[in-house]
Amino acid sequence: MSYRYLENKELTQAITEYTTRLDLEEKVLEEEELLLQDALDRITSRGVMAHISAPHYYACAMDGIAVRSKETFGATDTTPVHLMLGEGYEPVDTGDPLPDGMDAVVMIEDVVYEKEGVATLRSAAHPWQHIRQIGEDICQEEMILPSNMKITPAAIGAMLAGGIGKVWVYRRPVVGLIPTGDEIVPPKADPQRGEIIEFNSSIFSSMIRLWGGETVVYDIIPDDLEKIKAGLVRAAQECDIVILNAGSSAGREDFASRAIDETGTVFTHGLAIKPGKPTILGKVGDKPAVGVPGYPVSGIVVMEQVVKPLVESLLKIPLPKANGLKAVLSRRVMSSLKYREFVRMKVGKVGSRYISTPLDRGAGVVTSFVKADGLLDIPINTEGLEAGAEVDIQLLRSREEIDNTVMVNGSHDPLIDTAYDLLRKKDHRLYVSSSHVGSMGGIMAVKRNETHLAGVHLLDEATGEYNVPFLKRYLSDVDLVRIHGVKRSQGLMVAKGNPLGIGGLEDVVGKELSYVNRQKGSGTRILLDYLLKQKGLDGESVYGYDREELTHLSVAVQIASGSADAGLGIYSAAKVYGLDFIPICWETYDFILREEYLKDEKVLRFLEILRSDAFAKALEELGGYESEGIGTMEQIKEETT
Ligand SMILES: Nc1nc2c(c(=O)[nH]1)N[C@H]1C(S)=C(S)[C@@H](COP(=O)(O)OP(=O)(O)OC[C@H]3O[C@@H](n4cnc5c(N)ncnc54)[C@H](O)[C@@H]3O)O[C@H]1N2
Ligand code: MOO
Repeated sequence: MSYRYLENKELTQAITEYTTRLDLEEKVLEEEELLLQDALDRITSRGVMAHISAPHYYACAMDGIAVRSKETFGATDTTPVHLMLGEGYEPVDTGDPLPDGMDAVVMIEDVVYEKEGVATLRSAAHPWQHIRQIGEDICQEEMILPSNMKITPAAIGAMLAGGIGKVWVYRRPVVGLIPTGDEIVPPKADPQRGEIIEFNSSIFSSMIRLWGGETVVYDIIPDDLEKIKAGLVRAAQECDIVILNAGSSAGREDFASRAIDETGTVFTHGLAIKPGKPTILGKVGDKPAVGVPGYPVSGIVVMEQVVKPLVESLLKIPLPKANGLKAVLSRRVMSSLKYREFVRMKVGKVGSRYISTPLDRGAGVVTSFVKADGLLDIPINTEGLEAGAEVDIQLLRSREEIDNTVMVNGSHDPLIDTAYDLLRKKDHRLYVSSSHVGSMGGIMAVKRNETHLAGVHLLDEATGEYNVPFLKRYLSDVDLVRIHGVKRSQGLMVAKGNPLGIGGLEDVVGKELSYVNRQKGSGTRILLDYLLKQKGLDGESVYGYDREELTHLSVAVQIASGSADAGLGIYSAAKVYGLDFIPICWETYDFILREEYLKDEKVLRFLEILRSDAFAKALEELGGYESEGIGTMEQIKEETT
């Protein structure tokens, strides 16, 4: 198939046109009658009227005695009234029917029994005091819920109180999900090269269920036009909305648009949003058929922006919108003029400010949605937003969770994840958000007050000392505390069994051997440059010097998969992938923080974890660490001369 240019239709306009064309607002799903206990979160299709009043009898509202109010008139401290059991009063408890002839209840606290069977009152009772009137809650035939309302827990109770056991609701909208692609296989633990595990339908069907819909997930269809068309026709007969997943763009086997076109109508192919550009809006029969891009991140955005409004129209209720939060951008976020962009963001509260940082923008990086705290919606015709700008973030987590998050920026080490796991076990209110921005990135984040803690391991070439010279150089204007961390073993990670017989750094230079490096500003990169220089070597002569990865684990995975032969990193990362490790040196990995955060409870909890026996044990299991003295604090002050 030849390349076809896609449209670039503005999102809101596209949705409005689409729902109008489909006449979805007019479409009403069939009703079903459910027992109330099965009706939570369902949508009423008829108004619900009470069958009986609630309460349906005069009910005592307090524990005490029921009396005739007029017999208590004139009662005071000096002229108490005495009432006889059975004649003048009846003992009652809350919820009891009001005994015949009585018209008030006196609370037990206000009754004195001077003799058994004689109740003395020192103040008068008002007529109808402490009595729940018939219909106080709801009167017979009064409306408990109108049509098109979500059934809440309280509404279930109110309906039961109103004598109702069953309720008429709309059936749930059914969304059919059709995964497609020759490379797509059902979930399994050992996919072969070229096989991609099918997980989009699980994401999408979970989203639909959260919105109140049902789903039918069809078998994966290969890239075969006729089979996709047959799948579409079947799903359009069986479901209210059809999602055709993947094959939406311009590839040789991207049949989604053609399949919808040949079984129905394509209204729009291509939206001015990123991710999600190649979305297809069409119909098959009289059912909406949406071509959702195959990349999971694009898929989630399209489900949220395009499919959710369709489900809403069928549900007949608006679904909750994300809460907004004003935050300051920690770095510049570029955007394309042509598209409205949805960027996954991390958000944390440092001091009194909310700080937000963009996450990986790759459309295939589904974990970015796992890590994301919110979304930044950048309008079309915007080049980007500058660092320091105040922006509105649509939250994906609660503000409370964000307020309870310890921010750890800086150099990556798996020990941060380990500490996080232990912290979650110890205190379920607290979270950790770690950004791998390298040691220098961490120092700068502390300087700009954009993180609580930073992990650093920076070797000062002049003195051979770790961290402190850098802290004095860059953070002399900050009241800074160094938390002693670990010594960790740095060395060359190489394939299991070291098939190339690599002996040390000399061997990665000038040989037919492929190296994988860390990003600029990372301590490991600085260490490599230092070690090369010591040996009179330079990066130019290392094949792969410019190939950068952000973490030790991602360096290790490149070596384990055979696309690189060697990379500098820590022992624990090599161990995870069963790689051989040629130790080169021990380095110091510390945490730093502004002194003010030693008053912050959540930061203190994190530091407690670092000092715990459980953490020491976990480090031993990871391997390659020495943790003596971990967690001890030292104030870093600029020496005055
Ligand atoms: N030459 C061009 N190439 C691409 C363009 C373009 O305009 N010109 N657009 C890119 C954009 S933007 C997107 S988004 C994707 C859309 O991809 P498709 O909808 O055509 O989907 P595929 O190419 O079949 O798959 C993309 C990707 O997603 C994986 N995938 C697919 N289905 C599933 C599933 N059910 N579960 C998990 N992962 C899935 C698939 O294996 C691919 O890796 O196209 C760009 N290309
Ligand atoms: O539109 Mo694609 O979804 O940008 O990655």
